[in-house]
Amino acid sequence: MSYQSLPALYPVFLDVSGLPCLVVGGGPVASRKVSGLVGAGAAVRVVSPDAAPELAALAGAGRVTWERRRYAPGDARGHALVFACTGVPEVDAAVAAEARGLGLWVNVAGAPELGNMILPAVHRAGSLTLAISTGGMSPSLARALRDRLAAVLETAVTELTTGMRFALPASEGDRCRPSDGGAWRLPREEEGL
Ligand SMILES: C[C@@]1(CC(=O)O)c2cc3[nH]c(cc4nc(cc5[nH]c(cc(n2)[C@H]1CCC(=O)O)[C@@](C)(CC(=O)O)[C@@H]5CCC(=O)O)C(CC(=O)O)=C4CCC(=O)O)c(CCC(=O)O)c3CC(=O)O
Ligand SMILES: NC(=O)C1=CN([C@@H]2O[C@H](COP(=O)(O)OP(=O)(O)OC[C@H]3O[C@@H](n4cnc5c(N)ncnc54)[C@H](O)[C@@H]3O)[C@@H](O)[C@H]2O)C=CC1
Repeated sequence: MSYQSLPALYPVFLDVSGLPCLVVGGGPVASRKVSGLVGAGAAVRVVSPDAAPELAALAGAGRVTWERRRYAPGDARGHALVFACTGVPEVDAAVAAEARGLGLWVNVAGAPELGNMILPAVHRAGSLTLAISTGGMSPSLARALRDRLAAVLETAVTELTTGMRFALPASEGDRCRPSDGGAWRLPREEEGL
């Protein structure tokens, strides 16, 4: 594991709509990154000799550009975000070096210390987004926590968006705000995470 080399990371939510993004590799991991990017409206270009079924389907539907070949130096130029997902150490390292040399943000799925961004486990519920990172220490823990918290949030958000049956006037600090600007807090049951 390479987590020991990751410094403290700064969390941020990006607007990637229309943003040129490069994904090198076409396996299941690349496919997951591509799905997330496409879901957020990014302009995704994939460079890989082959593609996982879900990724091939996105390419077939014209939702991503797929160049069916190996990575070549120069590919990163013109992109804002770069994802190295080949699992081939020398290829991922070359992609990362090129991207970092160009001052770009780069994620290296199999060797995060080579890049300068990592992805959290994500859950969306309307305009609420839950994103959890363990700083690279345990991706499967991030995923498990996401799943656990997502179940709690589904209940809370449903209550908040359907009449706020359980929402109480704020008394111990604001936890959320309804559209009229008033302050609400969740009941204690919902806080028992
Ligand atoms: C550093 C990071 C870099 C990055 O990819 O950004 C990274 C790296 C690595 N992941 C590895 C393994 C697995 N990762 C997953 C799943 C996910 N991994 C994700 C993120 C991250 N993974 C970033 C840190 C996140 C954090 O800060 O916690 C999630 C949350 C989001 C996403 O991928 O989009 C996504 C949940 C998707 C979802 O369900 O939504 C599973 C499957 C599972 O558990 O379902 C396994 C196999 C089980 C296991 O080993 O745990 C390995 C070892 C590889 C090997 O051994 O070959 C490395 C390399 C290393 O650690 O060196
Ligand atoms: N971040 C995460 O969530 C996880 C990361 N990983 C790591 O992610 C990496 C990729 O995992 P998988 O998708 O399962 O691997 P995979 O082996 O299924 O896919 C690799 C892809 O890269 C392509 N590829 C190989 N050489 C290439 C080159 N020179 N140029 C362009 N494309 C090339 C292959 O054709 C294939 O499409 C591995 O390092 C793995 O350890 C693994 C599990 C989860």
